[in-house]
Amino acid sequence: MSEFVAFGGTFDPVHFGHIISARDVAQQMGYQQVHLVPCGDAYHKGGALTHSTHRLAMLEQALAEEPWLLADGRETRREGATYTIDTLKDLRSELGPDAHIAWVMGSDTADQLTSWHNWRSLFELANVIVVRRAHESRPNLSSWPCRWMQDTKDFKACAFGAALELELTPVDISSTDVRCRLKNHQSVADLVPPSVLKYINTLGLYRES
Ligand SMILES: Nc1ncnc2c1ncn2[C@@H]1O[C@H](COP(=O)(O)OP(=O)(O)OP(=O)(O)O)[C@@H](O)[C@H]1O
Ligand SMILES: O=C(O)c1ccc[n+]([C@@H]2O[C@H](COP(=O)([O-])O)[C@@H](O)[C@H]2O)c1
Repeated sequence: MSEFVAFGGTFDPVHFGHIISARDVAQQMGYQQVHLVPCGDAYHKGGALTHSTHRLAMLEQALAEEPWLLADGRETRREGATYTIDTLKDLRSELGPDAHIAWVMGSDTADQLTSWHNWRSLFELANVIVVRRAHESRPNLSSWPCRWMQDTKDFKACAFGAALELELTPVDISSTDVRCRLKNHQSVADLVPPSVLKYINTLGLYRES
């Protein structure tokens, strides 16, 4: 069965929390590859601060040496608001009805899923993996029209319609924190890979309000 695993985000900018979590998902689930997919127009955040060209370039630099992780620019090439459902429709027609497709999201994102465009239909196209950092409380996801699975092997046998929760070691970093530190001329060397820091410094990103 072919598989496609995507971790979507704004990645403004990508940080070690994203990278370590995506690595953890690949390892815990036994996936060959996890695609990190930056959204084009982050309509749900009133737009991203940084153009998708730069968010994708930073992701490419960050993942250059990561064997399991791939920067995937498919959403940055679409016009208009980025709706995940459109990405999943494209993926399903590309990969066929039997492929295992999984969309990965943090608990905070999962908590907002019912506000997404055409959210119920996501489960007719894909599975969802909710990654919960050990200290986070469990969001109430009882309205999701899916089958909750415990077993990794059973989950990976589903083309769509299933959900699974994974507990990860917390890495307490957010892009908001990274941006805030940069604006205040504080170090972010422990929060983002050196290649991302170099990109930020070269372009002077996030320095202005
Ligand atoms: N430290 C982290 N550990 C694990 N998952 C994370 C972490 N930070 C964000 N995520 C998850 O990564 C995905 C993309 O998040 P996003 O790009 O919005 O990053 P963010 O750090 O939350 O950004 P911001 O602070 O701007 O909201 C979301 O599903 C989110 O839950
Ligand atoms: O499809 C939607 O309506 C939708 C609404 C909000 C968020 N998303 C997606 O959720 C992912 C995480 O978003 P964020 O805000 O944590 O960067 C990212 O891939 C977004 O495109 C998608």
